[in-house]
Amino acid sequence: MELTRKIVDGEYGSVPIAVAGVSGYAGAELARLLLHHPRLKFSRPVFYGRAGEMQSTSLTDLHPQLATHDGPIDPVHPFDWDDLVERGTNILFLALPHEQSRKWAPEALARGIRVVDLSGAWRLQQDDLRAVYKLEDVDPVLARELQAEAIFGAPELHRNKIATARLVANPGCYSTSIILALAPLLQAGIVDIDHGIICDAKSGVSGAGKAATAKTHFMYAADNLSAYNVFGHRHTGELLEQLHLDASQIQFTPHLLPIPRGILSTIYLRLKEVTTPDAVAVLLRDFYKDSPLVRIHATPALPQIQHVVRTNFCDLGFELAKDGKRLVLVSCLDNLLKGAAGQAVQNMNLMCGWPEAEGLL
Ligand SMILES: NC(=O)C1=CN([C@@H]2O[C@H](COP(=O)(O)OP(=O)(O)OC[C@H]3O[C@@H](n4cnc5c(N)ncnc54)[C@H](OP(=O)(O)O)[C@@H]3O)[C@@H](O)[C@H]2O)C=CC1
Ligand SMILES: CC(=O)N[C@@H](CCC(=O)OP(=O)(O)O)C(=O)O
Repeated sequence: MELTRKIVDGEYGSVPIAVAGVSGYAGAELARLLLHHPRLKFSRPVFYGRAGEMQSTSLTDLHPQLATHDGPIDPVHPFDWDDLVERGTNILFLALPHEQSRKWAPEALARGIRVVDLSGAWRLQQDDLRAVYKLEDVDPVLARELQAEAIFGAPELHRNKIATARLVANPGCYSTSIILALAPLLQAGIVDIDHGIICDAKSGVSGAGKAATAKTHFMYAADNLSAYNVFGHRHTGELLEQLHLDASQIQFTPHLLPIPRGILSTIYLRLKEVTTPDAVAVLLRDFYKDSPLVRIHATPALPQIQHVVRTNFCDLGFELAKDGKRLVLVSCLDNLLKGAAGQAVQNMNLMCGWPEAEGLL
């Protein structure tokens, strides 16, 4: 009886959810999270692969790690708008290359389907910052309107706007780790911005997606640590827009770590006034008191990649120098989860009016 009530009331959801790009790394994590999501118990998400390139296949053929002992084997359908519409799709996750998301998000919205886009296609409002993606719009006027409407999908900063958004631009993995560390301090106005902020970030190889490149080739990535895109990484734009900084005030340098997944960002800054570790801790804790997926370490304990891999958390920690002014923040997350699929599901929860961490803890 109780169960029937919950189904009828929609507590267990009859929200038709679809994923495009399920054959990729982020798509695999999305599938895993959605299949285990308590609110989607009775309305399984629908998974799509690339039309024309694939024969109908199954999720467990693509990702054997998702197999269960006796569970059903979900089909993976060739992508088809008519099929999405017929199924009454409400929310579509796009786990695709940026160019493809830029094309498909308008198509989905035109069909009344809300979008959570995992790519960088819709994250940046400023044209000069977005130019790094070299995106070409089929309908530039419509794209401009949708761009203005798109909400940057950082739930800890924009949860109210995400709840009613039609187009959510899920943040980049590096940017998530850095924005979550810096936003509380910058919003409190205690950072001496004139001294500059340095963000030294390191990512596991899955951050680059499944396509093999020279950079991710085993012979290059293994037993190695290398910096790249020192002044030109596309996540810099997200830092500038979300943290309200200009390029002279923040330096972000990404590095490739020879591990499969995880990001660690070490952030160096100066405070305007002498302060205490307790005051910094109170500020961080207060900022994230209603954010179940951000964990604050008690200083001087610092987050480590091992603590967050395969979780949906972003862990934050810091140490303050004896002078009370030089602060080093450390931020850690799993690039495929809090940096991509986990955050995307967190956004879906908000868009559906469900608790933000449902299915993610
Ligand atoms: N990896 C990460 O840590 C993060 C990734 N992201 C973003 O999420 C998105 C997905 O990333 P990720 O899973 O790593 O990438 P992958 O390269 O692992 O997967 C890409 C997916 O897109 C599909 N695809 C590629 N080209 C097309 C096309 N022209 N039409 C339709 N489908 C296509 C691929 O299908 P097929 O198998 O047929 O090639 C595959 O399913 C990207 O935009 C990425 O920038 C965001 C944050 C972190
Ligand atoms: C290790 C690695 O290569 N990481 C990727 C960032 C991944 C990410 O966040 O994806 P978006 O492309 O969606 O921003 C890079 O530096 O390009």
